[in-house]
Amino acid sequence: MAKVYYNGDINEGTLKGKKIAVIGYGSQGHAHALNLSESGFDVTVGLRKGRSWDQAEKDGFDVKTVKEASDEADVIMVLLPDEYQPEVYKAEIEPGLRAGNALVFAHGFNVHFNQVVPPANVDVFLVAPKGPGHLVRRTFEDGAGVPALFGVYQDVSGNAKELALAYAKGIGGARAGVLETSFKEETETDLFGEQAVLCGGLSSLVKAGFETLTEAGYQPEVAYFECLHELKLIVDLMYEDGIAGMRYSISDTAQWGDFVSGPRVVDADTKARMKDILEDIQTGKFAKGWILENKLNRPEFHAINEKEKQHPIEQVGKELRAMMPFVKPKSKKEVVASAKD
Ligand SMILES: NC(=O)C1=CN([C@@H]2O[C@H](COP(=O)(O)OP(=O)(O)OC[C@H]3O[C@@H](n4cnc5c(N)ncnc54)[C@H](OP(=O)(O)O)[C@@H]3O)[C@@H](O)[C@H]2O)C=CC1
Ligand SMILES: CC[C@](O)(C(C)=O)C(=O)O
Repeated sequence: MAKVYYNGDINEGTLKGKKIAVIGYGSQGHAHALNLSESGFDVTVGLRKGRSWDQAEKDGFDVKTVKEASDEADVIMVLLPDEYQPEVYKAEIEPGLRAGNALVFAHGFNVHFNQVVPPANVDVFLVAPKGPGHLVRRTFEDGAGVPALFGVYQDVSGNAKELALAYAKGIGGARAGVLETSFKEETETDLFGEQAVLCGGLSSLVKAGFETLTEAGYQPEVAYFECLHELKLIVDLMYEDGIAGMRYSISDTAQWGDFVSGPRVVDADTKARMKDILEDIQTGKFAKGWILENKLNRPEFHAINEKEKQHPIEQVGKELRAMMPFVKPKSKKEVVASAKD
């Protein structure tokens, strides 16, 4: 089994006392800055003027421009949206890099696909939480954490691995487990997971289930509860006790249906298409398309996004969730300063 690092395995000494600039204060940025700061690290936030800047100041941070914060820092964590990183890096981070600095990412995309080419005299590593930033913060506050990967791309100081582990511990990752990876592995598996399973695969599965029921004449409210709301309850059981643990809690009728019908939905053809998706990621075809889409100001992204928001599952979901005060979009309430809003 791969080595998994927990709090007791990690000495934060190498990172303590260093100046850390967290660049960006969105989903990941606010979580890293707050968790590191509460773990006793010296954090400055680097931003442009705007909503994130106001929020970070409200949260008590010393906020500077990206250039000022990174010029002064020893460790620079880049938590801007991937698509804006190359431009901001070139203009505001790269010119001030000093030998022995550490340049850090939470996703390997730009380094792996050569959109950011760091100089040879700095450490380069990634610390990638395996979960949304708002949960990195929420679990940390609850005394828990989200697992994280770390990977070293360049080790100039001889301390890159220790720094990465200390950073991962500082954001709470080592409460759940920290694993070593490479930029290639993190980038390719992360893109695959979000496209084929976690975001793309799942939202398509939920919509297809909802549409199948409503098109057959069933009430949209029933279809929503069945295909979306209950999904969280089932996934919670898997999260806590694996697929077998989930099957312990469901009825034997549901378990038999799982065995005989699940493979009719996700079959060998689905897996073949998953392999195609992985191949597009590995060859750089997906990255090329996404980079080009951004260069064109995202015409397809915006068109699809607008259409998706109009799906009937969103309307019925909004009405039903309004009646459940315990179901709140905490991520929107806690941190509003995000380019995604
Ligand atoms: N979202 C997640 O949970 C995960 C993200 N990651 C990685 O973390 C990184 C950050 O992603 P994420 O947290 O989703 O990003 P968000 O979109 O949530 O946040 C982006 C932040 O960057 C700021 N920003 C955007 N453009 C600029 C600019 N030109 N100059 C200065 N600040 C700017 C925004 O501020 P403003 O308010 O001014 O727009 C905002 O604070 C990415 O590499 C991503 O792949 C990794 C794991 C999970
Ligand atoms: C699943 C999406 C993710 O990869 C994540 C939260 O880990 C992302 O990049 O946002």
